[in-house]
Parts: sequence; structure tokens; C-alpha cells
Amino acid sequence: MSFLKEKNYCVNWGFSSSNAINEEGVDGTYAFDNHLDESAAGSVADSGNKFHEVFMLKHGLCADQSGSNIIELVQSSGLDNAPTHSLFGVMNRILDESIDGMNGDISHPIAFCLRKVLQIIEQRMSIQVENFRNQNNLYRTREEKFNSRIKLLETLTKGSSEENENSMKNLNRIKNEKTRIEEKRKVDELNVLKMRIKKEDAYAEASSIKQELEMSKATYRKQYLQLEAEAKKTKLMLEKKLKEFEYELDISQKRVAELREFSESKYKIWKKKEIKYQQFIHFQKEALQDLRKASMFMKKEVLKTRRQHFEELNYLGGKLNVLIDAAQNHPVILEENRRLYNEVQDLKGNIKVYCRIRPFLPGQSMKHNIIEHIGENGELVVANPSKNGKDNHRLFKFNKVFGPATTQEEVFLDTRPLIRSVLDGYTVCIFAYGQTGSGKTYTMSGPAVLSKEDWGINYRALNELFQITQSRTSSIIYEVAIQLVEIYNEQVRDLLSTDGYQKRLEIWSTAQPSGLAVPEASIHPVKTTADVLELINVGLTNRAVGATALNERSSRSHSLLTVHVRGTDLVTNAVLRGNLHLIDLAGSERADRSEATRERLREAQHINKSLSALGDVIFALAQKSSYVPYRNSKLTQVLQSSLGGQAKTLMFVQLNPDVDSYSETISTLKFAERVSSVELGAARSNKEGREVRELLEQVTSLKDTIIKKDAEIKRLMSLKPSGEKRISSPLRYGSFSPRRHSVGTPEHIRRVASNKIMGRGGRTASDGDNCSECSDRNSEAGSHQSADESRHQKDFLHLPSIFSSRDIDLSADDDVELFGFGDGDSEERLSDISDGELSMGTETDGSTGSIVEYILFPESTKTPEKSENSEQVIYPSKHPRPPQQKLLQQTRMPQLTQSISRISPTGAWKARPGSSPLNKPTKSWQ
Ligand SMILES: Nc1ncnc2c1ncn2[C@@H]1O[C@H](COP(=O)(O)OP(=O)(O)OP(=O)(O)O)[C@@H](O)[C@H]1O
Repeated sequence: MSFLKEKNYCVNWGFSSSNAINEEGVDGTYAFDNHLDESAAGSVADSGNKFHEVFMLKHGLCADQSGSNIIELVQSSGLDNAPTHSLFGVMNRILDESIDGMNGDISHPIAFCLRKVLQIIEQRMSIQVENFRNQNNLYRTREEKFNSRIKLLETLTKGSSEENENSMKNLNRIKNEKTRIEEKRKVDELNVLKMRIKKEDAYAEASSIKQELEMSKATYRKQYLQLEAEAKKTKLMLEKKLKEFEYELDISQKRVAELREFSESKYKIWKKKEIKYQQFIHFQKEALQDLRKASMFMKKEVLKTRRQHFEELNYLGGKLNVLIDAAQNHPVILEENRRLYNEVQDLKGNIKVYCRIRPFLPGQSMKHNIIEHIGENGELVVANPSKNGKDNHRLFKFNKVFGPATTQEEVFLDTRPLIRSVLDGYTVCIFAYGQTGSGKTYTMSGPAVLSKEDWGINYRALNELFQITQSRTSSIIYEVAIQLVEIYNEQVRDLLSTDGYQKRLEIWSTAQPSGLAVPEASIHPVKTTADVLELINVGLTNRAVGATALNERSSRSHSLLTVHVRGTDLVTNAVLRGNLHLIDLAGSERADRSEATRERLREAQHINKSLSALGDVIFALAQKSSYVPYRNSKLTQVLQSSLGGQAKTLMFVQLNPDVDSYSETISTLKFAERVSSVELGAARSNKEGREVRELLEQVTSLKDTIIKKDAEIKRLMSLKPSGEKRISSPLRYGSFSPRRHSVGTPEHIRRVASNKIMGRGGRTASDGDNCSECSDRNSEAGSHQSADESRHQKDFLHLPSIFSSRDIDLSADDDVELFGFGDGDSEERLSDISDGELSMGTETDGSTGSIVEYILFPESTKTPEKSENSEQVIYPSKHPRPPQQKLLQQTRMPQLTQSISRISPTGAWKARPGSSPLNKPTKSWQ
């Protein structure tokens, strides 16, 4: 027990070394056990640990080795010298470790150890019991000794008091000693008892541990077997897995080898690439440096340019401001330009062309609209439905284009200035042109059922006229009268005639500056719009209306409403004469489209013929041709003063936007384009001063004289034999008609033109041309003349005309009639001349004198140079007369020649008193 003697050990175990050392007669173990105090009892639980640790240290064992080493230690009886409570501690420790480490199972060697420890404890207990017995015996013997001594002493006490006293003291001392010994004995007995009890407890504990050990042993064995089986299984499985792992290892080794190869080749490639990249980077670096240099240079350049730009921008900004100012004024300037343009056009006398597009009618599909674009400035784009691409569009430009949504009011607003000019003494002609159903009547008159909003140009114009006349009553007194005629199948009819509508106006005059294109037609004074409406209604009922397949209301005649205005200035007494021709042309259409019957076909042929003639006139005017074929149709004759005179002319081109009408629309537009290019020259106001009026009155009286002469001539001629009459009356057959004179070959006309004897619109061209060619022709027979005229017409008609497609298939008789070369026409011409109207047309010089001369001395006009008598001075030509001729004229008819020389070329309204039907309704208009 050498290690137990170590000081530290003793201190840790809770008893003093002095106690242990001072114990006498008792061996170490005993003393140790006996001197365990109460405080030391609490540390018994730790003793196992400490023992174990000390034990381990002592024997150089580590904790892991405890199991086998403890067994060895126990077997080598190393425990024999260990204190009992340490043995208990060891036992407890073993048990604790067994429980902690082995899940409550106690292994065999540990059980062996436990048993050994218990045996030792048993041995010790029995030794201690033996010791306690011996001690007890010893105490008894001592007690007996002391008792005998007490008796001895008591006897002695009785002998002597002194001795007694001493004896008493000794006795007390002995008694005390005795009590102490007894107490000590009792304590010892108690300790022995305690030890016994402990021993019994230890036995009980040991037996229960034994039992537990047995049980644990059994369970452990069982578990051991199970574990062994599982270990075998696991071993097998692990072996299997090991094989698998070995196999996978093989594969992965192969793969690793492959990968290594691959990565090596890759490495080589990347290495090459790296070299390349390095070269590239090097190159790039160099390039970058170059670029840097370039960019520096560029920067400088940019800065320089920026500076320049800034300066330029400043400069441009200034300019821009100027432009902005100009742009702000642009609309005003544009408006001004437009106004000036219109003024220039007016001065040039261009025929104004307004285009109006009719809306689709109910039931018509709006899908097939050929109108592509309507520009503000009179532009119109029409799409060709049968073509694709660029060429399928055609652009036309007019003075104005009215879209389908334009109202009657808006249309009139642009027409209004013209109406005002009528009151200023101008002749104004407004006519509507277009295919059947395109809206001509709608524009000119309005729809069938008329409300004030629907009023067409006619009513609005007259309404406007009345309003202006009312506003000017303080300075000018106006009188307004109207005529309404129609041209149906080349026959002129008065729609307001009191003699009956059917009466054909046989007396036909060429257009007159007076506006009385049809002097035979009745003229009706009107004071209000209501009067006009009433008269127009009468006229409309008379108008020839045919129901064709295209348009039920389709009018097959041209209708002409002429408004005559005469204003007398209250201050100057000057007279203004204005005329407004409002013409609703018949629609042109192809015979196949209208499903025309024979009657309708004839109508269509006449209409197309007259429109064709209109086209030729327009073409001749546009070309500034010396010859204008007005006389090819009644229509062109009526329009002569409007187209060739000093009138202001406006044409409404009516269009049907439907795709079916494409070809008609295009030809209409081409025609309109040509019309818009015609320059008529500046319009002139028909303002007569008092002097002019007096002259006109003289002319009128002269006309009376002429008429009388005319009658006398007729009478004289009728007295001659019939055969002679035929020969000597070229007037009747037209060969000496002033119009016949006008007919010449183109060469002849060119010659005349080169002589600069032609006036505007070819007015002065040909009548009475005294060149030899004319003279020769004049001497020829009437039939020859007709052929010549026909040839002449052909010269013009062969030119590309938009009407060429509308060739008319007429019979020979019809041709004669339509071309005006038949007897009827000759009659007309005769009547025309005898009517004594002033002619401003192409084919007459507008000189009253020439007509008078013809009428008075027809024979003399044949060869004026050769005439020797006084009649020879009457010169048939409108060429400037030789001075001696004028002189002669003056000598013979001073009053007449004087008047003629002073008449304005515009002429004046000269309705013949007595002979004209005007007299019937309106004498005041003479
Ligand atoms: N601007 C318009 N607004 C509404 N309807 C219109 C317009 N123009 C024409 N129409 C209608 O189209 C139809 C044909 O018009 P209109 O009779 O005026 O044609 P047109 O050219 O005079 O025919 P025609 O040559 O046969 O005389 C009518 O029913 C008319 O009311």
C-alpha cells in the first residue's frame, strides 16, 4: 500500500494522515477503514475513478486498454492491497463503464474482475469481523482487570481517609476512564454493527449484480452472436462492394488515362491558341496604339469640326429664324399667290374648270371607288382598277375639286364671284359636263325634290343676282330677264315659248355679244327667285326627258338658261349689260351601256356629235388655231360667245366615282384638262356710255332700213325668172354667205394668220378674205363650197380628239343634216343674215358693216376689186378696209359707217325690233 501513503492521495481521500499514523496496534488497513469520517463518505463515489486513474497511471495503462489490463491486474492480485472503499469505487466504475460503453451489457472479463473484487471485499470483511471479536475479548479482559483494581481500591479506601481521598480520586479517575472505555467500546460495537450491515448490503448488492451480470452475460452473448452474424454479412457485403469498387477503380483509372490523354491534347491545342492569342493581343495592342493616335487626331479634328459646326449652326439658326418668319407668313403668301394666280388666270381668260365628284348613290357599292386622292389645291388622283403598280394612277389638276361630301352651298361659294361679274357687265358662262348620271343636273339645278339647301347653281345665282340688285338700287337700276332653251337632236327649242314648245326655232343666229344666242327664244323678265322657279318648272316640264337604263331622269338634251341683266347707272346713265349662261349639257354615254333603242340611239348620236364638236372647238381654241369650228353643232354655236368671246367661262366636270365608269371618267377628265388650258383673253365688261347707246339706237334704225331693203330685194328677186334666180341668188344657197367665205384650206388660213390680220380666237380670220383663193372659191358653186368646208373640217377633225372614240354612225341623210350642209342649214344661214345680227364669231369679223353690205349688195361681194359701180365699195371682208373704201362708205351711208366705226368690238345687244319673238314677252329688252 505504498501509493496510499502518499500525502496527496490521503488528502484527496478525506482523512488525515496523522490519524492514520497515530493509530496504534492496528494495521494500516484497519486504521484507514476505521478512521473514515462522515465527510469522507461523500467522496467514496469518486474513489473508484481515482483508484482507476491511479491504478492506470501506476501500471502505465491507457483508458482504452482498461478491460484487458484490469483483468491482468486482478489476476496478478494487485488488488489485494487496495483499500476496500477503493475496491467499491473500482467496482462501481467497472459497472458504470460497462453500462455506458456496452449498452448495459457486462463483458466476461469485467464480470471476472467484479467477482474478484467482491471476493477480496468478503475476505476483508471476515478479517475485520475477526479483528473486532479479538478486540472485544481484549476489552473484556481489561474491564475485568479494572474491576479487580476497583475492588482493591475500595478496600483500601476504607482503611485510611487520606488514602481514601486519594483512592477516591483514583477511583473517579478510573471511573472516568471506565466510562470512556465503555463509550469507546460501544462506538466500536456500533461500527462493527455498521460494518456488518454494510457487508450484508454488499452481499445483497453483489448478488443482485451477480444476477444482473448473468443476465447481461446472456444478453451480451446473444447480441454477440447477432453481431457476429451481422459482421459476417457485412463482411460479405463489404467484400462484394470492394470488388465492385475495384472494378470501378479499374474503369475510372482507364478513364483517367483517357482524360489525361485528352487533356494533354487539349493542353497542346490551348497552348497553340494561347500563342496565337498572345500574338493577336500583341497585334491588337499595336493597333490600339495606332487607334489611340488616330483617335487623338480625330478628337482634335472633331473639336475643330464641332467649332466650325457651332459657328455654322449659329449662322443657320439666324437663317432659320428668317425662314420661320417666312414660314409663318407662308399661308398668307400662299393665299396671296392663289389670289394672284386666279387674277392672272382671269387676265389670261383661262376657262376655269371645277371638278365635282358625285357621291355613291344608295345601292352602289362604295368598295370600287376610283378616286384615290382629292387635293386641296385642285389635284385629283384617279386609280386604274385594271392596272397594278406605278402606272395605275393618273393625276389631274383643275382650279378646284369638290369631293362627294361637298354641299351645294360650298360649290356655289366658289362660283359666287362670277355671278357678281354679271352685274358688272360681263358675260359669264357656266356649264356642266360629264357622263350620264354624274350629277350635272344636280349641280346646275339640284335634285328632283328641291329644298332651299339643295338649290343648284341656277337658283342660287339668280337669288344672288336679285340680292345684289336690291342692295344697289340707290345707284343702279337693274332689270333681269331669262331665256330657257334646249338643244334636242340638233334642234333648238324654246322651253318657255308661249307659241308652244314643239315649235322649232328655225331662225338660228350665231352667238352674239348681246348674249342673245337664240334671239328667237322668248325672253321673260323676272323680279324674284320665285318668278325664276316658276318659269324653270314650266321649262323643265317641256324638256325632253328620256328614261334610259342608266339614269331615269337622264336628260337627252342640252338645256340653256340665259339670264340677261341690264343695269342703268342713275348718275351717268351708262348701261351695263351682263349675261349669264347656265348650261346643263346632256350626258355622254356609250350606246351599249344605256341599252339604247333606235330612238335613244339617235339621241345619243346627236348628243355625242355635239359634244364632239365642243371638243373640237376647245381643241382649236387651245391650239390658238385660226379656225375654230363653232358651226359644227348647235351647241358650239350657242357657246361661241362664251368660249371665243370675252366671257368668263366656268366648266363643272362631273364625275361618277364608280369603277364601271372608269373609261368615261378618264376621257371626261382629259377633256376637262384640255378645256382648262384654253386661254380666252381678258374678259371685258359690256358697259355702254350714253354715246354708245345712241350709236346702238342708230344701228337699230339702220337695221330697220336694212330689213326693208332686204324685203325689197327678196321681192325683186322673186320677180326674176326661176332659173335665173337660182344662179343669181348665191345668198340663198350660202355660197356667198359670210360664213362660207370663212371656209378655207389650212394653208390659206395660215397665210391669213401670217398677215397678222386675225384677231383673238380667230375671230377676224376668214370672212370675206379678199385673197385670190377666197375669190376663186367664192365664185364656185354651193355644192363645191360644201365639199370644201367638209374637207376643211376634216383637216381639223383628223387631229387627235378625245371624242374620236365616239364616232357616230349616221346615215348619209343624217350626216348632211347634222353637219348643217343641207337645205335647212342654208335656210338658217339665209335667215341668219337677213336677221342682221352682229357676228363676233370666228367666221365673221363682227363688223356690222360687212353684214349690212352683204345684205344690201350681195352680188358685189363676189369680186369687190372688180366692181365698178357704187355697190362695189361695200367690202365683204373683215380685213381692214382701204381708206378710200371707208371714204366711199361714208359718202354713201354716212350715218351707218359712222356708227360702225365707233361700235365697240364687243358689240351690243341688238335684238331686231318687230321681227324677234323677244318683242312678244319683253318689249323693254329692245
Ligand atoms: N352631289 C350629289 N349629291 C347627292 N346626289 C347626287 C349628287 N350628284 C348627283 N346626285 C344624284 O345622282 C343622280 C344623277 O344625277 P343627275 O341627274 O344630276 O346626273 P346628270 O349628269 O345630270 O345625268 P344626265 O346626263 O342623264 O342628265 C341623281 O339621283 C342625283 O340626285
